[in-house]
Amino acid sequence: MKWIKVRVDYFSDNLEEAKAKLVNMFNEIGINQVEVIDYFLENELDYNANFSNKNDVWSIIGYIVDNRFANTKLNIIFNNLKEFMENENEFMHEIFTAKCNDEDWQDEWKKYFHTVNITDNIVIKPSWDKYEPSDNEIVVEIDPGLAFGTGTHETTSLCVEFLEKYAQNKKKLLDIGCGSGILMLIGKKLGVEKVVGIDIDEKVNDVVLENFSKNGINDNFQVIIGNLVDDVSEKYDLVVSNILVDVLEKLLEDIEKILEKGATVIFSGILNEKEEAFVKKAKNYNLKQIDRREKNNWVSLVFKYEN
Ligand SMILES: C[S@@+](CC[C@H](N)C(=O)[O-])C[C@H]1O[C@@H](n2cnc3c(N)ncnc32)[C@H](O)[C@@H]1O
Repeated sequence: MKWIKVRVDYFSDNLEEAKAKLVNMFNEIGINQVEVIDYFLENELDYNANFSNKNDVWSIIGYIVDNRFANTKLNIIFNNLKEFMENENEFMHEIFTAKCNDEDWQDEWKKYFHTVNITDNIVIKPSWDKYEPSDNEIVVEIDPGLAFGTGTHETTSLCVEFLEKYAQNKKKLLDIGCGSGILMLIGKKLGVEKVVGIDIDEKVNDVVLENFSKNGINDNFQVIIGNLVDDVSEKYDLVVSNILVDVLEKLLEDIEKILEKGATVIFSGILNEKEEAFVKKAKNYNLKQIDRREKNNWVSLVFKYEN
């Protein structure tokens, strides 16, 4: 497959906020996996930007499939960047594009994804890294392929923290928007009996199967390709969903049909300015907020189903 590599180098007075906006911008055109580099790769591509202090420049890289939709997606990126420039005086950027193929994409990705300790006890490891775990550590081996979910994104790591806190004694986990299957795997390794993942993206099926096989788990899991909970008939005592807030709000409208009484529901992917409206809407569906964490403007919320 052919790809267009899009690299945005940026500088802003508020780098964290700018990073969240740019990640969101890529996510909204379906690019779920981006690399954020907090140093400047001067030699990677021709570069002649006018930033005063190159050390402050960050880069964000995403890959667009080079098909007939590519130009539309690029135009959305250009327009968004123009808007950020107009609305925020201090936001400066340069954008670079380059054509590449599958192998380049996969090799590039390997440069940025290494073993990470998401919590004191949970470690995520790509297959190409070596790691000796200590006694209590749970190691999850993940190769994301083209699906989202390496654990390094704030929205995922917040889910991991909450799974560690709330998965004890749970029987069935549903991960809505499962991507690489990372949260399903962690749920399983934390002792949940059965885990089910749903994703609208068909390529997720193979990625999840491969990741479960790499971790030596062969039963009590299932992947459903579909939209939100449209194709789910069972009820769950633990649900996690890390998707953009507009999609989560749609999910709320149907969520009660898949919740057991007293179920724990973890939502992630909520930018903090959207949190209040989301919590208000969740109340209409008998969800009572019991926990909250935030990293770099991304909020994760935990609810108890009270009906
Ligand atoms: C941010 S990723 C989360 C992946 C993984 N669960 C994690 O936390 O790292 C969101 C995932 O939701 C999927 N998704 C987006 N809209 C969806 C929908 N309407 N129904 C099901 N899955 C959806 C995307 O394809 C993507 O894999």
